[in-house]
Amino acid sequence: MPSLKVPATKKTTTLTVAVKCRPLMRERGRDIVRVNDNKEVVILDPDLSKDYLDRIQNRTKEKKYCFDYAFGPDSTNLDVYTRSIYSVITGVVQGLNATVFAYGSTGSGKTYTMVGTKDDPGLMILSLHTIFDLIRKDKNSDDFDITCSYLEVYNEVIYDLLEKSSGHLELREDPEHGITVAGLRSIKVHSADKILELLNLGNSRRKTDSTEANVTSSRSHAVLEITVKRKQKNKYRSQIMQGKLALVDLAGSERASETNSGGQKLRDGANINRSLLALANCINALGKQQKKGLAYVPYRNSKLTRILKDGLSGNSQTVMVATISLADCQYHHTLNTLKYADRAKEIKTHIQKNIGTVDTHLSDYQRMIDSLQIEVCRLKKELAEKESQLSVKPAEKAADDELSWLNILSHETSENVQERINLQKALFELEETNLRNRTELQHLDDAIAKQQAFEKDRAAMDALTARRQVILDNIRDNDEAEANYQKEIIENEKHRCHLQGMIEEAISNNGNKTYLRILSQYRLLGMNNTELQFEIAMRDQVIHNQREAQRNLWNLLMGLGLDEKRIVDLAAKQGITIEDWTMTPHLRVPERKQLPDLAYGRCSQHGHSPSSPRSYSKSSCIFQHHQDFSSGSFSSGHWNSAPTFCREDHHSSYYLLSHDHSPSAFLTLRRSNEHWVGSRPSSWFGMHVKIPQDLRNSYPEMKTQSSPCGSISAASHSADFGLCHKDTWNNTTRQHLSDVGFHNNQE
Ligand SMILES: Nc1ncnc2c1ncn2[C@@H]1O[C@H](COP(=O)(O)OP(=O)(O)OP(=O)(O)O)[C@@H](O)[C@H]1O
Repeated sequence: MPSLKVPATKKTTTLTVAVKCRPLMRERGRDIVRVNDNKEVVILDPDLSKDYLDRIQNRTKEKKYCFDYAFGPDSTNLDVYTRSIYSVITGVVQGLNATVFAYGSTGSGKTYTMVGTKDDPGLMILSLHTIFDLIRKDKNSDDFDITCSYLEVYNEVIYDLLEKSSGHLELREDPEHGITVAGLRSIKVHSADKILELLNLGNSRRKTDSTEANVTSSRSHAVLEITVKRKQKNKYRSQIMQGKLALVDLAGSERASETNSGGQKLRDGANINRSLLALANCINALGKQQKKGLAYVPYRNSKLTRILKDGLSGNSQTVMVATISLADCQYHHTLNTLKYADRAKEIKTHIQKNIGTVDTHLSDYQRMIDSLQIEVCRLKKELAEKESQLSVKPAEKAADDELSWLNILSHETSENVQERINLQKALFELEETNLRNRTELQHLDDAIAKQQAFEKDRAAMDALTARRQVILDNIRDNDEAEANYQKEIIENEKHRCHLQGMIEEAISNNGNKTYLRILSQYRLLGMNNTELQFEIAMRDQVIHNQREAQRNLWNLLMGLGLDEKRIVDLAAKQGITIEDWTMTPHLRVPERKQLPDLAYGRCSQHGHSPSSPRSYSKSSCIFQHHQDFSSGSFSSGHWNSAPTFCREDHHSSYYLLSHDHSPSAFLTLRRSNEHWVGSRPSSWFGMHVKIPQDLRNSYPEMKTQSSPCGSISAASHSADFGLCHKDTWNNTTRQHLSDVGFHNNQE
């Protein structure tokens, strides 16, 4: 069931106050109450001894009040109900809250008014009949849900009158639902008779006692609450309304002296009076509030006032039925009741229909429906697409499937190539580092050997040994990392072979479209590979030249034992600027104590005077690329026997993809006499490019197309596509390679 929320529109109303006079019964005395025009109540001075003078001087105790309704002793409960209550009860069925309570002194007829008798049913019974009559009328259009609870407050303790042996119940203050009684039973009812049955049952459990003033005096305050939930049937935007009716029969107020009670009765009376006094105070405060503005309302002074809080000032249309006796002996009680009733007329409440969050809920449902409709549309569209796909001609479908398969294959191939490039780059860096390490290790070994043989300097020996250990550790770590890279490259190559196999299978099985797509993809990858290989070649050549320069310089220095200035001059003649003068001990020239350790120097393009002081810094060795060191006169001696010993290993890794034993490899780069780059017979670098025969068979145009790239046979390199279509880059590269000392044999 959705929760109910109060709508925004409020209507402020005042308490309806009706005064009902009970006929004289067993009391002795005279009738001092007059009801005029069903509104005015006059209570005569009970003292008959007042003379004329007292009356003209207004010293009489006669009082006159005007109320919404006033009922004389001959009026029945039905009269009261019809005129003052009925309209309020109808509101309950329309989602309004209502409170009807009887207020008066003990024996004044409260219970008689609220419950009544068989012949004169009370307001509770009449209200229930009205509710069920109204429900019956609207049963076809609306669904109703009626529940009922009945409680009593006795000695400031709440009991459930619908439970055989109710425990003490507690009040809860809920921000949404207001004051509620925790654990109070709420019974679903389908007829007025059922509620009357429950009412009788509850009344039989109610605490009553015989007092001097009333034989069956109610010792507790009783609250019957009926909740009516109403929902419109079969309507798209149905409303849910909830009305609540509280029918309250208060305990009798009495004075201990009058009731002649003691013990438990006295304590009951004290509590009853306390709660009634609290109610009276609330009525007083609420009455004042309307006249003088805000005032503190002591609801919390008793359970009764807390329960009646809503009825007194909240969302409720409230009727107070003040019951009075006609008897002169009840003058003070009657006057007291009339005073409070008069004050209660000022109390304002704010009534609002409890229209359920039906709108909110409906809007939720609406949103759900909207989103479901969108989903339905989407699914319909998807279904239509699928259906149209099914109706596509088998040949077209096959072509589409093929294209999508090729896209996946193309993507995977591209990833494979990218991975391989990354691995090769990483491996290259690693090997370059290890190359330096190994060179230094060799220097160190030489220096240590020299120390052991000639100098025997203990400190220098220790320093050399420690450094050697560091280098060895580095080499070992790098070797491990290198092995891992190698493994990854092998895996990458396996995957590439697998992809290649798929491509070849596709070529043999499929038509022209597939063939062309594969071909273009294939060539694109070849182009990427060529770029990579050239980049590697350039870097390798730079390194090679650096090593050559170092070798030559060391030979020069070792052969001549020149001083610093002389070395600089000689180096300058070779186009070299020496900037880092860190020497290894075995190379120390006695008179200078320092020599350049060029093994660790860095080389770059030389662009200024070798003798310039500015170039004499301790950071780098600069050389000119155009200088062909290998042609110098210092190539003899032991440095020539110190080869770039890891050179072949070095190449083997980043040329791994070109290994000969891969039959499916389409790009092969390996040492060969057919190298087109590198002019020296002893060149370590060569690049032979060939295309596997099976692949060439698959690509007819490769056999026939002549390469515009001159000496590079189109049929010899699957990457010729790249070479041919990257002229600008290629020319620049070749120029650069030429600059660094390599020349195409055939150029
Ligand atoms: N209008 C009436 N016509 C006939 N008898 C009435 C009427 N009103 C009250 N009585 C009788 O007066 C007596 C006291 O009435 P009732 O018990 O209703 O008073 P009460 O205000 O509820 O008293 P208490 O506060 O002690 O419970 C009862 O016997 C009741 O039958």
